Amino acid sequence: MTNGDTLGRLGLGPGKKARLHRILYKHGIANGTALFLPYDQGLEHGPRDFFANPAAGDPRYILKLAVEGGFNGIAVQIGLAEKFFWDFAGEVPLLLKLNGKTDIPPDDAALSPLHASVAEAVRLGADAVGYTMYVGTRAQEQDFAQYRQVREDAHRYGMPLVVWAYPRGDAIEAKGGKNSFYAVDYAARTASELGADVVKVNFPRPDKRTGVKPEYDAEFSSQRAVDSVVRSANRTLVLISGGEKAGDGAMIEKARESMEAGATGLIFGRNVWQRPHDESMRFVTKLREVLVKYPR
Ligand SMILES: O=C(CO)COP(=O)(O)O
Repeated sequence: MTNGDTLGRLGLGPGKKARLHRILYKHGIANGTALFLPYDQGLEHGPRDFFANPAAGDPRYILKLAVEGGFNGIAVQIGLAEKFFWDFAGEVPLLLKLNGKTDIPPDDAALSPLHASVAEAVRLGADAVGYTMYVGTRAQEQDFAQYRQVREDAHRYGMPLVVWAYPRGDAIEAKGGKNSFYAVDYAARTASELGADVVKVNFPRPDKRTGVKPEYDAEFSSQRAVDSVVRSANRTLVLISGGEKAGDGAMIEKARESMEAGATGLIFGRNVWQRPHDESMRFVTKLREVLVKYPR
């Protein structure tokens, strides 16, 4: 499978195109879709996320899982990338998260500070960098300024930029909440407007309170919601995240609706590794069976 026109129409420089090509067409199912394994929850939520499967607290266990499961990439922070990626370099693409924070302080002025640079990502052999942007908080202006430097560096180094676009804060809560259609749709559009190559969003709830086109109001399904989000992102590729552990049936349906709507892929963490190893692998096989039906 080649990249056909898919990457050609995204307006990428050669470095970004080569790296995205490696992620999308040389790993995983290699059909232009992507299944990423995120592993920054130890910072973002703390060790409680490993209680369900203590083995998952060990970065080597997760990296092995990423290789065995044929993931298109693993997303980690600098500390784990420095100490653990070496043994797996070349076997699974590295998506280096450049910023991150704990969930201890309240969300309203959330800002995720930088801990790593695009230059470090190059040194580590990363194929992409990740930036968490909080859309709608009181610190948004500072966030955008910090992001701008990352975007410029990513452009200079030819490094694909994946934005975790997270609506947060009291103003978002007043308009339906962080997973409402309004919030997710606006966050996807924001990442696209600000030059992200890929945007990662939560699966939108078909919330009718704000931002929904009047003609959709009668029956606004989750399928329609995710479809609109993909269109709001236009030439920025969309990844849908997993969220808290849920039933396999619901997760597979979420995956199917996302891919049917035109998402490029999935970034599922807790639903993959908060369970014993064999169950994880079975679940990953089911996700791959969805992705294989949607070549990009
Ligand atoms: O991208 C993610 C975290 O960085 C998504 O992780 P979860 O699937 O565990 O919600």
